[in-house]
Formats: sequence, structure tokens, C-alpha cells
Amino acid sequence: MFIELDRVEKVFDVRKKTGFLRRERREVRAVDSISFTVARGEMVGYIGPNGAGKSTTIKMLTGILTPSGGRLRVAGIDPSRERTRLARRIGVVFGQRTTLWWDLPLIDSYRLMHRMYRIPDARYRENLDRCVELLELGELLDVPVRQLSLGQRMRGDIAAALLHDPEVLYLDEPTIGLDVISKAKVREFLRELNTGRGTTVLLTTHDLQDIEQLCRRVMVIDHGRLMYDGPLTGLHEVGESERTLVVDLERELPPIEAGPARVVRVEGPRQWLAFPASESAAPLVARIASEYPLVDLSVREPDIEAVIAQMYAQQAERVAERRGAEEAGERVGEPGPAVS
Ligand SMILES: Nc1ncnc2c1ncn2[C@@H]1O[C@H](COP(=O)(O)OP(=O)(O)OP(=O)(O)O)[C@@H](O)[C@H]1O
Repeated sequence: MFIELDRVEKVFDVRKKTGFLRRERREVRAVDSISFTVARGEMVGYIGPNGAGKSTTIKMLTGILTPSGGRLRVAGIDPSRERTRLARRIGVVFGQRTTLWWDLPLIDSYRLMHRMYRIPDARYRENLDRCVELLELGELLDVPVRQLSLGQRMRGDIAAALLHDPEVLYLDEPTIGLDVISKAKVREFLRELNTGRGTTVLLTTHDLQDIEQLCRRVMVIDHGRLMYDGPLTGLHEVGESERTLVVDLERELPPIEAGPARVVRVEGPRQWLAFPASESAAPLVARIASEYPLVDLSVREPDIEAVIAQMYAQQAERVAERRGAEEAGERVGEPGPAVS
């Protein structure tokens, strides 16, 4: 397998100021025992709500962050140990940030990368020419990056990530904020990259159409846990299975025992318990209230369900808009009364 994660964890130690001199320490379990594999040449969607742990996973895959536990390999390499060696084989695009030099013309960023990454001349030329052609960058090469539109800059960034011919490309929101035409260009390019060149692609996005048009497989992460791994068609099943009870206790205590609910997260005196969505929360709440020093409590629907519902709603809206536009077009095109 090209990418392998075996019970990978990332725990952040966060210190929060709670008083003049007091600081509270708490753990954030950003990635919680995630296991998956990706074969060479696959294109996989990696989705989840804000704060689910997507970026943390990608940062571990690139070696920027070291896992707190578990085993992780990309092309047989342990990313955090051999980050430089791995860097030659991977490409990364963060939609919200650019790796390009803001004040320089686009081509100068590419020239700098050519030298910085010691890309052999022939390979650099060939890759640059291909990206310029397919991403339609020809007229943009002499334009300073700050003057590019978001869509142009994104295409520029994708080219930058591919100049050294990586075997795998990680994309974090590559179509965010782009207009319909730019989105289509980026998607078309990624499809060609994956099918034509066999580049493995891991795609993080909030846009269901990205997934629909590009990925046969999608992985869903929520609260650091992998909730679903399979074809897009099965996605609606996600989140239907469990709800979460968020319990605030008077003090830090060992994990609450209240089957069938199970504690999935503890942060100081706050505990999160997952329980089957089909069951009523009332008996569970009553039991915890009688056995534990309870301060506050709330029931949370799965975030991921909301995200997926939103993704589908947006898509439905787009379809409705398109239909509306088509119908309006038909009306305009309808023959009017004959004029003699
Ligand atoms: N350096 C850090 N220190 C402390 N906590 C962090 C750090 N980086 C991320 N976190 C926390 O880890 C959790 C997962 O964050 P992450 O950025 O991986 O989520 P995400 O799924 O990429 O979200 P988004 O869609 O908003 O980008 C969040 O609770 C976040 O606050």
C-alpha cells in the first residue's frame, strides 16, 4: 500500500489561561486512532466538519507533525523521520494559503522552486510545459502573484506542487472560493493527473461536487475518528448511528460508566459519550444524574451529519438553479408570435 496508517493518533497539549496566574492544561485528541490504506493511483476524498482532524492528518502525512501514537508510512517512508526524502515524492496544496512568492511574477516562483528542490532541468521543463498548457497559465506567468485572481492563483499553486513530479498529491480545499469555470478547470486537471499519470490524490473538500466528480472512495472523519470509508453512494449512512451526550461534571473523574453509551473523549471535567441514535437519551441522562456530580449536560447530533446534509442541500440548490436557468433559456428561445 502506498499510504498506510495504523491506529495513528495526534494529541495536542493545550494550555489555556484561566486566571491571572492560573493556566489549565488540557489534551485535544485531534486524530484518534485512525487506520486506513490508500493504494497507488487512487483518488480519495477526505471530508469532515471544521476541526475534525483533516489538516492534522495531512500534516502528519507530510511530516510537518509527528504522530503521538500509531504507525504511519508513505511510500514506505516514515514522514516525520525522513521529511526531506519524502518531500521529493509528495506535493501539497493548501487552498487557503499559497506557497508562491506574493510579489514576484508566477514564473519566478517556479524558477526558485526549480533550484530549491534541485529538480533536473529536463523534468522541470517538461512538467512546467504540461502544467502551463493544461492549467492555462501561459498568459499569467509574468503576472505578480498578488495580482492573480483566486482561481488563477490556485492553478498556479497546483502547478507549483507538481513541478517535481510527485507520486502523491495532498489537496486541502483546492476549489474553495473558486467560480464555476475555475472549479471545472481544476477538477478536469486533477482527473487527468490521476487517470493519465497515475498520481495518487488525497482530496480534502467541503464541496460534494468535487467528491462526486473525482472520487470513487470517500473517507469521513469526525472528532478525530474515521466514521466512514467507502463509496460516495453509502455516505448518507454516516452519522445516523450515534449521538453524543456532552457531560460537564463538578470535577475531573474517571470515564463515566453508563452502557450502552461509551466515553469517546475526556477534557478535564467534560466528557463526551456516544450512544446509539435509535435510543432515547432520557434514561441515560437520568442514570448519569443520579450517579455522578453533574453540572451541565447537552445532547449533540453528529456534526458530520449536518455537514453532509449541508453538502447535499447545496448540491440540490445548484441543480434547482441550473433547472431554473435552463427553463428561462427555453422561454427566451421559444418562438414568439409570427410578425407579418
Ligand atoms: N497546533 C495545534 N495545537 C493545538 N490544537 C490544535 C492544533 N492544530 C489543530 N488543533 C486542534 O485539533 C483539532 C483538529 O484540527 P484540524 O485543523 O486538523 O481540523 P480540520 O478537520 O482540518 O478542520 P478545518 O476543516 O476547520 O480545517 C481541532 O480541535 C483543533 O483546534
